[in-house]
Order: sequence, then C-alpha cells, then structure tokens
Amino acid sequence: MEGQSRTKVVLLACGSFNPVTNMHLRMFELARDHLEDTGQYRVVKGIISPVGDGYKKKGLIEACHRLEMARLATENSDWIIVDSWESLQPEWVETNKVVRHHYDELAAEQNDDDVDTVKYSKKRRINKQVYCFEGSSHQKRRGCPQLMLLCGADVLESFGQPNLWKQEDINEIVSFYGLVCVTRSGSDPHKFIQQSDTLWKYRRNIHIVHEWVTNEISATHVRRALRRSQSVRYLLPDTVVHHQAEEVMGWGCELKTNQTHFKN
Ligand SMILES: Nc1ncnc2c1ncn2[C@@H]1O[C@H](COP(=O)(O)OP(=O)(O)OP(=O)(O)O)[C@@H](O)[C@H]1O
Ligand SMILES: NC(=O)c1ccc[n+]([C@@H]2O[C@H](COP(=O)(O)O)[C@@H](O)[C@H]2O)c1
Ligand SMILES: [Zn+2]
Repeated sequence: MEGQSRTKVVLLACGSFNPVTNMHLRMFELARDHLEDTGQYRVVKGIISPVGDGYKKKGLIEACHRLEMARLATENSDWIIVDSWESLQPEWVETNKVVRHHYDELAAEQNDDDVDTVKYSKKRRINKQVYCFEGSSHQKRRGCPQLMLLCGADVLESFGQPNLWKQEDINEIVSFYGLVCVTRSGSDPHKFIQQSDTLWKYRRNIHIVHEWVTNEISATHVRRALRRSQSVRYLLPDTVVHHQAEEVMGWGCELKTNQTHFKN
C-alpha cells in the first residue's frame, strides 16, 4: 500500500510516568514498527499524557516533575511529544475522556487545515460519519488521523478488575479508537482477549505487539532503587537522571545521595 493510502495513526499513552523510563519510550518505537509493518498504517505522532495529581496513587510525585522528566526524555525524539492537558486537570480524568479530548484536538487541527479550501460549516457537514454504539454517538472525521490508545498488557488486564473501568469506556476505546498493547512479563494479553466477550468482538482493533527483548523495567523498580540510593542509570534517559540529581541539589535536600522526591 502506498504511503498516501495508509491510515495515519496517532498513539496516545496514558499512565503515571512516575518517572518515565526507557521502556515507556521503547513502547512507542515497538508500536510504530508493528503498525507500519502491517502496511496499513503510518504512525505520525506519539503522545505521552501523564496522569494528574488527582489520581492519588501511592508515591505519585507532583505532575510538574513527571511532566518535566517526560519532556526531557522525549527531547531527542522527532515524533513523540508530551501533553500536559490531563495532568493539569484538577480532578482525575478517566482515560476514555482523555482519549476523547485528544481526538477532538486532532479533529480541530484537521479542520484548521481544511478551512482554507472549504467553508467551515460545509466541511463540518461532509466531514463526519456518525458512528453510534451503546448510549453514545461519535463522529469519525474523514481525514483525521486514527487515535489509538497505547498501553502495556498490565493495563489491558486491568480492564478485568472489578469497578476500575466503566464497561462503556472499554467499549468505546476498543470499538471506536483502537488499542495497541505491548506484552509485559506476567501478562498474557491473547488469553485475556480470548476470555472477554467485548475484547474478542473488537479483537481486530486491538494490536498486540510482542516485545521479544523481555525486560522488567518498571517505574516501581526505579523508585525502589532511588529510595535505596542505587543507580538508575540506563533504566532512564540520562537527561532524566540528571534532572533528578539537580532537583535534589536545588531543594537543598537533607540527603547527599541520588535519593530524590520519590519517598514511597
Ligand atoms: N516494561 C514494560 N513493558 C510494557 N509496557 C510497559 C512497561 N513499563 C510500562 N509500561 C506501560 O507504560 C504505560 C505507563 O505505565 P506506568 O506509568 O504505570 O509505568 P510502570 O513502569 O508500570 O509504573 P509503575 O510501576 O509505577 O506502575 C502503561 O501502559 C504500562 O503498561
Ligand atoms: N477507568 C479508567 O479510565 C481508568 C482506571 C484505572 C486506570 N486508568 C488509567 O490507566 C493508567 C494506569 O497507570 P498506572 O499503571 O501508573 O496506575 C493511568 O493513566 C490511569 O488514569 C484509567
Ligand atoms: Zn504501571
């Protein structure tokens, strides 16, 4: 399929990024290779959206630090950016609402691009196909890139945790947007999809990316190492490691080690 006829895709990763690790960045590269290898997609952008402070997860440091570290981590990438919208919301925002927000942004950018050639109102009329499903209706904008949620297999499996995700949100994510899921040790996304009627129904919208270089990098491990004054070098981009060191010095922290604001 020629480049022009491929569907443009924007990948959106939501999470704590507490702190961002090399594996978060690898996740984007793996997903892009996988989607482009199908011959159907061209991945044009990746967005990291750190969760807001309202998420109140134990040990979550302030969003401004998580954002700054994610920005430093992506400064050498020509396609992955960090977006602050979610982290600036006063309350925790459910992921489906974050996805909707970004889809609306992409559609608005698309309309801006089109506005010179076709009158806005007319374009709006011809540019939308209405997709309806359980209780809500959405408009898919022609020409707008497809937005897919990018996550690790642990997040996919968290769909099965009672009272954590609304069923309608899961439906909307997998039926309207699409999901790219990177395998992670301890998870079996194929089995999980096979056992869920909803996920099975929309299995063609769920792209499982197999990470062959299995590794167990996690922000939990990084925080633990930092608490113990152990090196986190090569688990995080150097710029992020340095940012933390500067932070400690800047705060006149009582600790003379590389221990940082990760207290839990
Ligand atoms: N090693 C990994 N392999 C696959 N996916 C990963 C990996 N590390 C993180 N992710 C994914 O990155 C996204 C953001 O995750 P998150 O910020 O929770 O990182 P984490 O390393 O899991 O942190 P924590 O240990 O604090 O939960 C999630 O979709 C998560 O599944
Ligand atoms: N119902 C929901 O929309 C829902 C539930 C749980 C987690 N999440 C999101 O999943 C991500 C999980 O991140 P952590 O693995 O760091 O907890 C966060 O972005 C969080 O907002 C969403
Ligand atoms: Zn996690």
